[in-house]
Amino acid sequence: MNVLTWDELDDTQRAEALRRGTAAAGPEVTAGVTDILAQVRERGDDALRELTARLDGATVADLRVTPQERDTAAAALDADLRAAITEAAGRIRTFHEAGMQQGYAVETAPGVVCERVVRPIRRVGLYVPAGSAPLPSTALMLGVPAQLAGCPEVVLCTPPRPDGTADPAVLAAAAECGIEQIYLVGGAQAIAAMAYGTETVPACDKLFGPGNAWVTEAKRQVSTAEGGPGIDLPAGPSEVLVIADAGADAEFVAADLLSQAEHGPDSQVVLLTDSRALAVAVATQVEEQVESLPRADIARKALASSRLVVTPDLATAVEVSNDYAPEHLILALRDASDWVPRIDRAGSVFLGDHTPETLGDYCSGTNHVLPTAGAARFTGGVNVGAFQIAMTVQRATPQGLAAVGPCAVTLSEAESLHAHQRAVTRRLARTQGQP
Ligand SMILES: NC(=O)c1ccc[n+]([C@@H]2O[C@H](COP(=O)([O-])OP(=O)(O)OC[C@H]3O[C@@H](n4cnc5c(N)ncnc54)[C@H](O)[C@@H]3O)[C@@H](O)[C@H]2O)c1
Ligand SMILES: N[C@H](CO)Cc1c[nH]c[nH+]1
Ligand SMILES: [Zn+2]
Repeated sequence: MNVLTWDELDDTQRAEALRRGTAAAGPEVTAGVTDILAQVRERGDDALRELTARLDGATVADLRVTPQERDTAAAALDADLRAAITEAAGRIRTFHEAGMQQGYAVETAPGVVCERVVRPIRRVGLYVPAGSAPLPSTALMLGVPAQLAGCPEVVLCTPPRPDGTADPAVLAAAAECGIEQIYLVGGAQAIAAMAYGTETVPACDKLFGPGNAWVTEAKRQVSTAEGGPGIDLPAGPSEVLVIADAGADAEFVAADLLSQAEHGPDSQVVLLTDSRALAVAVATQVEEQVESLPRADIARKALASSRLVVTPDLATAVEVSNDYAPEHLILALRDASDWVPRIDRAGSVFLGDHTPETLGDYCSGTNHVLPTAGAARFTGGVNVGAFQIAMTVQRATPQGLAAVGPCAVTLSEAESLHAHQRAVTRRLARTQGQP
């Protein structure tokens, strides 16, 4: 990896240095996704089977995995892995439980009570990636909050393996979260199935989950169509940005960069540091460490669009990071906590030398379904609230109507909406003098 110097770059070069590898989400993907969505909408399960054969190389007779099949696969899983799934689920539950949306009631005027009440979304669709690596941890990151929110129906889609079965660890994670409706379908076709419904897969109200460019584009397209489902957030190819000072450990920083580079060729990893010596040491470490990785080929492709950048100081690094809005931000700084107040755009932040991003990916308790491609400018990651709907409820007594009605009369007059106005004045005329 080349080491760049921020102060030597002009604006165009700076933009280029931090440009995310967007080739995968180009017009070819957009058009391909539109075609897949249309096929599934028109031909349902038949299209799902054909697309699965073509894109996943798998023949799937029965799209659904029954709860019995799920439990048999989970029971056959290595005991340590099953225990780790349960352990991780426990901490994810503990953290997410604290963040559930709560209802409240406020008397906004004498006799006027406004409430916020929270309901679970009726039917949610979870996408668990399994293209280049099955991600049981994602089943936990989506299944645990869905369960905490009390969603009555939880649907999960995941791509089949070449032999037409689901990854057993994904099934064990689904079992851990009590998910009964599991379907063997991946990519844009899975998103289409959960958005429109097919003979087998039910249409869902909101779709959740990360995925490659095809999945992310499919979520975008179905959610922007009229009457389409809601979606959580754009959670595409993984990213990490590390801000490190001279005291950081180059071995650890390189390991963190590679941990996200190995996700896919379109992942992006960035180091910002005020120490040229550290940047050079990290470059050496990355070269050394990547050699022994089983997914070295993938990681190397991701490194091609990744950067090591020397900034004049750490304040500049923080500014650059805030503009970039990374999915993950690691502060490998001596006084990491002191910098947090200056961070305002990042999906998830990891502090100090002993908090590898891997912990957040699996088992510290926070969610790993996070905004990518700069979406951290306007949203955080998945949380229980995303599986809930908050609606408001209000009641006014005659006294309350008398208290706030005149305000509505004045405002509706200003908007020339007289039917609105009369809905108040007709009542006021009858209730004058009532308690
Ligand atoms: N942002 C987050 O929160 C987050 C979390 C976890 C994973 N991720 C990302 O999720 C992604 C997972 O990607 P993946 O590919 O491993 O699995 P995936 O399950 O997202 O995608 C696999 C599917 O893509 C479809 N596909 C592949 N090539 C295609 C083509 N040429 N045409 C049409 N469809 C095609 C296939 O149907 C296949 O089933 C990675 O990029 C990873 O970085 C992001
Ligand atoms: N880093 C990914 C989110 O970008 C999540 C993940 C799952 N498994 C390993 N990592
Ligand atoms: Zn990861």
